[in-house]
Amino acid sequence: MPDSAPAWPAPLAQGPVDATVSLPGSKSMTNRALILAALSETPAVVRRPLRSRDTELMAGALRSLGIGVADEGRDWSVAPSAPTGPATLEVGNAGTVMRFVPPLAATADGAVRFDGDPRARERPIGTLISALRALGASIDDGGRGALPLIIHGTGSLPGGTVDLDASGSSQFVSALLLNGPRFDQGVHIRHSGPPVPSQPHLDMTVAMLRDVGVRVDVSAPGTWLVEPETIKATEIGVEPDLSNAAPFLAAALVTDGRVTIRDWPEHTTQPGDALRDLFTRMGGKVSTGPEGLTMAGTGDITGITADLRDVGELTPTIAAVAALASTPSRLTGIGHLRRHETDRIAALVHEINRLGGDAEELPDGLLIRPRLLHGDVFHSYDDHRMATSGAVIGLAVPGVQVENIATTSKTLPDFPDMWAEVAA
Ligand SMILES: O=C(O)C1=C[C@@H](OP(=O)(O)O)[C@@H](O)[C@H](O)C1
Ligand SMILES: C=C(OP(=O)(O)O)C(=O)O
Repeated sequence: MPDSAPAWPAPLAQGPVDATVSLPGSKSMTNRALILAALSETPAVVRRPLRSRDTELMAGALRSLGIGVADEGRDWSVAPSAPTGPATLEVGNAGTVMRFVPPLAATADGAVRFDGDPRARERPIGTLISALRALGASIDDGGRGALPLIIHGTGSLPGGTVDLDASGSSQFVSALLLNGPRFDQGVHIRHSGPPVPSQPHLDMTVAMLRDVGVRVDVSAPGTWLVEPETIKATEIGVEPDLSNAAPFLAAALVTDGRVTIRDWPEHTTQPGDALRDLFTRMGGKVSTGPEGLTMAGTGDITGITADLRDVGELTPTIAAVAALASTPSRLTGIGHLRRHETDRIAALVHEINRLGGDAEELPDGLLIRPRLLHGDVFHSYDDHRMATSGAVIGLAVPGVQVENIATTSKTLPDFPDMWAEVAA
């Protein structure tokens, strides 16, 4: 959303930060949990969900299809029922909503219209539209292969085998898998093309399906098979959002301080778990204890050469730390980030250079060389992770102001207050 508020003066750390942080739930897990609860035969409670723009949009979309999503304290209780139209759904700029809900709408009785933010109309969805058509859906997209679109459901979807190229987004595969148990013949997805990004997110989809009793066969590379199944979920738990841990852990590195994230899961499919290794390679020191996972600075930030294809959503924070490092960084494997909330590669290069840095675009990533930064406005491009990256740099560089800090409400509405506490 355009933001006319004055730019947010990013707090400058007065010394090494020393903080312990409790993070709200994972966006990716919350929105998967809501879909699975909606498909369940039994009412289900989603425990410790994230409450943010993306997850409220998911809850709203389900309600518009006639599925009950109600507050139960801080949890969400879901009263499933067969999805019905006519309905008009608003996806905002949530990839999980614009990709995970259309396959559900394809099983609805009635017409369901989808639209979202201007940027949502530019984000890839054509692969999913074609896949759903191949599985039996009737979709009117005006020939654009993009939002807005109308799905004309008849109450069921044949399903079956579908060939696609999911190199543009792992969410195409997750969307079909999550809803596959509801298709008459389930779904058998065969990917061909460049590698699918975000493998941990695919693992998350498979693990959460298995947790509610769905059989998923991933034994052949590049294929996924889900049988038609009756889901009987009663409770689905959500872990803290480890991707949103990234800026807080980065705060320890860039101020030579220490930050502890409470309740870091021992085992997880979240891509944010890779931060332990990535930030260690950049000079951090990780330890775990009863309070959680702690990252400490060690006096030097080193650059990193890394293929981030699997953990693309961590890129903006890693780039922010890299811009403050003493040696160069090369981040690759992330061409698909050009179609995220914004073209993240172009945006990062532009904003780092605006602060006096030395960053350069590659076709599938970026190079960042050490250079002293100075304060200026850091634009967020309506991208929550650009905004938090500006805050990371601002912790170490005087005079950084982040434009549209409010865009962090996509996945972390309390970010400005939480950040001020860490910086204090
Ligand atoms: O399934 C998910 O929850 C997500 C998958 C990834 O999408 P892409 O594979 O499109 O990068 C990730 O970047 C996004 O933030 C969340
Ligand atoms: C790419 C992201 O989000 P989305 O779910 O909208 O794709 C992200 O959160 O970094």
